[in-house]
Amino acid sequence: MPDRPPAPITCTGLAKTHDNGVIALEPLDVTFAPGQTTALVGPSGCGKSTLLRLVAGLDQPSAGQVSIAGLPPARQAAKGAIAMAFQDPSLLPWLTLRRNIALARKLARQPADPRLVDELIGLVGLEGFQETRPAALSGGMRQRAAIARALATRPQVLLLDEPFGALDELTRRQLARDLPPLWQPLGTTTLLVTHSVDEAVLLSDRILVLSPRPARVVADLPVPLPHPRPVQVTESAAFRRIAAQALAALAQGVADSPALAAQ
Ligand SMILES: Nc1ncnc2c1ncn2[C@@H]1O[C@H](COP(=O)(O)OP(=O)(O)OP(=O)(O)O)[C@@H](O)[C@H]1O
Repeated sequence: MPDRPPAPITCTGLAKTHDNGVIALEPLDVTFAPGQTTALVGPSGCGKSTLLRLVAGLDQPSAGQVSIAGLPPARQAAKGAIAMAFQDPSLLPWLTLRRNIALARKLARQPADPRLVDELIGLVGLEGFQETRPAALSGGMRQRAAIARALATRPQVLLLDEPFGALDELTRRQLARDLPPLWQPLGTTTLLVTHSVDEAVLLSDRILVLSPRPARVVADLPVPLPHPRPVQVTESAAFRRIAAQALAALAQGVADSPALAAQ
């Protein structure tokens, strides 16, 4: 599968106050290295999705900027360089799996590539379901289809917002094991929002732990575990140590939060 040059993401003084006055993000300076997967972990409502939407170019910052390989997100998005997958896979119910995935390329104004589409379907383990409509797929299969769709434009940037949130624990773990090998060879710079510390350690090369709203980085933890990571790795001492560090940082962020301390 051909790929595009890896793209670093740089956030400079990035801040967001929503129209209703809610400050979701304090000025944030962070760089996401090309080809790395970074997990964003933080309390509910702290601003993780807001950050993802700014990186996707779906929202405009109140201050500062996002640069993806030197260009603003909107320019990269227009080239199909950015793909997103959410908790709700939102496949079009009237289209077959194959056509749902092919549609991503059409929407990004990229030439049709049936071979790539079939290759992706195989990679996410959905071979034989090409002509099936979403209603006849299980939740885990739909989620895998959504990831295949996200990869169909061969994105340089992959943004995953709680992509496994609605799935049972076993399926989550299987996907956490099976999916990184799909995007790693593409050199995709991946940001993953998750509420699960174990999922963050299993999937990522780096974990940013965020404080309660407005989000600021309370810990920046490398995850130096080799890939692929079988599910048993969650029992290893190295894995548990990183998970414990992330949990402690989460708790510290909450304890230090002025808004919560005032309550
Ligand atoms: N479009 C919007 N208009 C106004 N306020 C918003 C908007 N989007 C988000 N917010 C507010 O900004 C804050 C951060 O929301 P955001 O969705 O980024 O948090 P999150 O960390 O992703 O939360 P969760 O983990 O629960 O999904 C919240 O207080 C939310 O209510």
